[in-house]
Amino acid sequence: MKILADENMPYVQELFGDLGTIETVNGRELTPEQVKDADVLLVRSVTQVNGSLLSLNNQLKFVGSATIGTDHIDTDYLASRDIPFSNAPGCNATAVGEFAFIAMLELTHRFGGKLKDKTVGIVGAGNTGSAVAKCLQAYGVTVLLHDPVIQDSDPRDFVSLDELIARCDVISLHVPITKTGEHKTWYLFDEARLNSLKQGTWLLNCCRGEVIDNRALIKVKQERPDIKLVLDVWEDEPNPMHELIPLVELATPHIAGYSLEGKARGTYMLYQKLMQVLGRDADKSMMALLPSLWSAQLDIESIPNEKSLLQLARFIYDLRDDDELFRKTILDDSSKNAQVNSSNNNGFDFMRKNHKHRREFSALRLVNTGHSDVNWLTNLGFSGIGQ
Ligand SMILES: NC(=O)C1=CN([C@@H]2O[C@H](COP(=O)(O)OP(=O)(O)OC[C@H]3O[C@@H](n4cnc5c(N)ncnc54)[C@H](O)[C@@H]3O)[C@@H](O)[C@H]2O)C=CC1
Ligand SMILES: O=C(O)C(=O)[C@H](O)COP(=O)(O)O
Repeated sequence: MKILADENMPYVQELFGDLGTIETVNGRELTPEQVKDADVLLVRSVTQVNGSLLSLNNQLKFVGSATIGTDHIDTDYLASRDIPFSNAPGCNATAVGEFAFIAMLELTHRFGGKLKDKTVGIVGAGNTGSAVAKCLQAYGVTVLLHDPVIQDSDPRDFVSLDELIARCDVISLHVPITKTGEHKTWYLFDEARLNSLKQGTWLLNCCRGEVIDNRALIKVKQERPDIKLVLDVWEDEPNPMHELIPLVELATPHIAGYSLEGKARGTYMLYQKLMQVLGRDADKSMMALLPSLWSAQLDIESIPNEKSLLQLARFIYDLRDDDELFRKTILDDSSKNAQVNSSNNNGFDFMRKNHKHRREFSALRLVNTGHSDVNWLTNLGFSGIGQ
């Protein structure tokens, strides 16, 4: 069996190695010729899987995408050819939740005030939106949800988008990209909606770049510096508008979901699905794939203030490093950068390819050595305390 896998999908050899021959490819540049004799195709969000890509292949038995989003997959086409498909719903939701939470702590530290005193609005209350809400609620932050698609069948309370915008200090976007339908999300935040943000709003986008009209965002942000931005996703990736980057407080190259756990979960979910399709047992363990943390345990006495919480979060993942590297990689027009670009054509993808350092809160075991209540850190995602 020939398994064709994106070169940026970790743990493919460990999980699929004994099923056949593995060939790794640059997913953004994949051609019909390369796919021609594949039995299994494993992709990430950068590969458009459609009739054109599969036009020369008559033997494909499975297509898997180690992602939450499926906007790059022509699922109708796969169904028309009876090719089983699976994505990895929720695989990196915890990573996105923790990313957005840490970004909010970073902004509070930079601009003053307390995150705990803010009201945060989540647009899209599925896996990633709920993961952000879980972190915020563990810390005691007020959260409002907007999700017209599930509001009638979900027991949680929901508000309209207008109410969310009017009441929230922080807005975090977690919708799939959809171009049609009553609840389409393409340019959900257009110029008019961006202008309706209340004074001093923080807007985070960790879902798909096109949920915000990026050209309009440049215009609005130039007129309204009170708005603060966290952008992990951009229109026209891997080529974000350069004028937008300096206007953004925290800027990263679509890596909100890039924890080692999230990536491992994505590949592992595809392994489970393929084994099911093949009628075989999935007997490998996902946890065995992950390296240990350089410090597996931390003694903690108290979290006296928000700065301490940020320091604890930074111990796991320092978002400022990715922001700094992103600006350098994308904006520096130096010869150093030309070298980076030539090795992978694009600095955005180069940074994504080499993003291998981040863990989730759960990788760190905390031990409560004091008398204050720090048990809520377990609800935030850390291991150990209260167990
Ligand atoms: N930056 C990154 O690294 C990552 C980005 N993503 C993106 O985030 C998206 C969301 O992921 P999940 O939360 O796991 O998906 P999900 O499917 O679990 O949740 C999405 C939610 O959005 C809601 N929704 C749809 N249209 C809406 C609208 N117009 N207004 C408000 N809510 C609406 C749906 O009802 C659903 O509850 C993915 O489709 C993907 O594009 C996902 C993972 C990582
Ligand atoms: O899961 C999704 O949806 C995402 O956006 C992924 O985190 C994107 O990662 P890649 O598949 O592009 O590596």
